[in-house]
Amino acid sequence: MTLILGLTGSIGMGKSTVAAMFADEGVPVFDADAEVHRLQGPEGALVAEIEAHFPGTTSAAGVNRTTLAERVLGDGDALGRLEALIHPAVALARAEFLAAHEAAPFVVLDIPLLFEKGGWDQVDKIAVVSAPADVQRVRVLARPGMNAEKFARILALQLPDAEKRARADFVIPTGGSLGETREAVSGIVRTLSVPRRKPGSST
Ligand SMILES: CC(C)(COP(=O)(O)OP(=O)(O)OC[C@H]1O[C@@H](n2cnc3c(N)ncnc32)[C@H](O)[C@@H]1O)[C@@H](O)C(=O)NCCC(=O)NCCS
Ligand SMILES: Nc1ncnc2c1ncn2[C@@H]1O[C@H](COP(=O)(O)OP(=O)(O)OP(=O)(O)O)[C@@H](O)[C@H]1O
Repeated sequence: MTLILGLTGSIGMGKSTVAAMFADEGVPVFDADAEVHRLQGPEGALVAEIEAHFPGTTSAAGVNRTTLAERVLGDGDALGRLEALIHPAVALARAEFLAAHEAAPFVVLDIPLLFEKGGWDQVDKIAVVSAPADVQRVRVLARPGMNAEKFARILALQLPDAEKRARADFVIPTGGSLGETREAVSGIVRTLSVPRRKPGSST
């Protein structure tokens, strides 16, 4: 039986960096955000539908995420319509990933909105990446196209870091060195790599 580890955390906490560390250890990783980028990229499967709902947000290069973000991040109804287009397609890709890795002892699902949109009940264990709020802020504000207002809007859409930590099976610290974070990832890999017995089996 494959154990499913859900990896989540708030904006800029280091999910993508930590997901890459799990992949480096040979663990299959499903990256929900990468799937969204594929669906929204050049010739992406959802570009036409997004253009129909949000005219002027796409081009031959796919979705212009900066423009789309301006339309949806302050408008709950619009964001809900975008999520209704995207989340079912991501769920399908995730199911295909799980079917393709049935034989692995454990896999990682990198799901940014695990707590906010549901999904915690589809994983066996949860790892939350977490850094102090001031470190998170500096990291996020250094990103191109980011500003204090956009950051505040995104934070308001996400469960506070302290609540995520309280609900986690593992907290992966990302406020210190990359080496420390890698150590924490290796420890989780060692803990979870033990093959699980099927319920009721005696071997
Ligand atoms: C709103 C969009 C266009 C903004 O794109 P942009 O490149 O500017 O930002 P990016 O994707 O890196 O997101 C920045 C932060 O916002 C968070 N975020 C994105 N969408 C949402 C959402 N629906 N609710 C809460 N937080 C969100 C991300 O987890 C991340 O922490 C894009 O995130 C999007 O299409 N979102 C809808 C799909 C979705 O829910 N994706 C996240 C889970 S897979
Ligand atoms: N110990 C650490 N662990 C993880 N990331 C770190 C650490 N130290 C510094 N960083 C840096 O912090 C940044 C974290 O960004 P990353 O894209 O991984 O976050 P994210 O949680 O995936 O963001 P988002 O939710 O916005 O997609 C990277 O630039 C990374 O190099």
